[in-house]
Amino acid sequence: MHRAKRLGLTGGIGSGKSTVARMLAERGAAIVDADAISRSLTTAGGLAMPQIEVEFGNNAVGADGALDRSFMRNLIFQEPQARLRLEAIVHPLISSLTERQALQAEACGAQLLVFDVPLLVESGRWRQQVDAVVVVDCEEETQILRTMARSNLERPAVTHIMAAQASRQQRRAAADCVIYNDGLDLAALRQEVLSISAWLQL
Ligand SMILES: CC(C)(COP(=O)(O)OP(=O)(O)OC[C@H]1O[C@@H](n2cnc3c(N)ncnc32)[C@H](O)[C@@H]1O)[C@@H](O)C(=O)NCCC(=O)NCCS
Ligand SMILES: Nc1ncnc2c1ncn2[C@@H]1O[C@H](COP(=O)(O)OP(=O)(O)OP(=O)(O)O)[C@@H](O)[C@H]1O
Repeated sequence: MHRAKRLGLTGGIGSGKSTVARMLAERGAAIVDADAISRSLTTAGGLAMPQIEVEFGNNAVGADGALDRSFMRNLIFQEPQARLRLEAIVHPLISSLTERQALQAEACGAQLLVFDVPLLVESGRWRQQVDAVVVVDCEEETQILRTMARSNLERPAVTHIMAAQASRQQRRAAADCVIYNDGLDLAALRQEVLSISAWLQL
């Protein structure tokens, strides 16, 4: 079987990485979305739910059987160690499911696989699994405003999440290519994505 080119795509919360991923998909890339996989693991009946209930008790599980996300967000806010305990359950499952999706896309003939991974730089093991890393970068204030506009999070909750993520500098240091997604509209962003599509031979 042929091996597709593997691209890691990352960026801080609100940077615009999922928007860039969608634009790469329009050019024919297959997207493996780690956030979507993470969410599927924590829906009712999700693969991570039995372990989460054992680790955090049934307060972590909503009436519908899915992870109670605001309970977990608040717990992590109060007890930073809880984030590590949650990650220890969820991240190994994300690893195996992303690899499974990648192999399926390859079997279907994908030439370029894009791994959309919020924590690519933070969890060091990703770097060896991809051929190149694209970082979507923008000013921190833009990250905050975008995230507040599209979720019900207040500024302190957004800055708290940002503090748990790599810095812009750490992310850029890991990048083969940086897309600076600030002060440009979606049409201009699409032009940027077109220019990296050429670099990627898409
Ligand atoms: C804590 C949880 C329940 C909060 O859920 P919520 O619906 O509020 O946020 P959501 O999942 O949409 O994440 C929003 C953004 O927060 C950031 N984020 C999420 N988890 C983390 C984390 N562990 N560390 C740092 N940033 C994170 C990412 O930028 C992500 O895109 C949820 O984020 C979670 O289950 N996190 C653990 C799994 C994980 O590490 N996911 C991110 C990488 S795939
Ligand atoms: N250049 C832009 N112009 C206008 N809106 C933008 C631009 N880039 C991103 N956005 C908007 O900002 C919001 C955040 O973008 P997106 O969901 O792609 O970010 P993300 O990095 O994937 O975030 P998260 O880590 O939270 O999942 C979305 O509502 C998106 O439409």
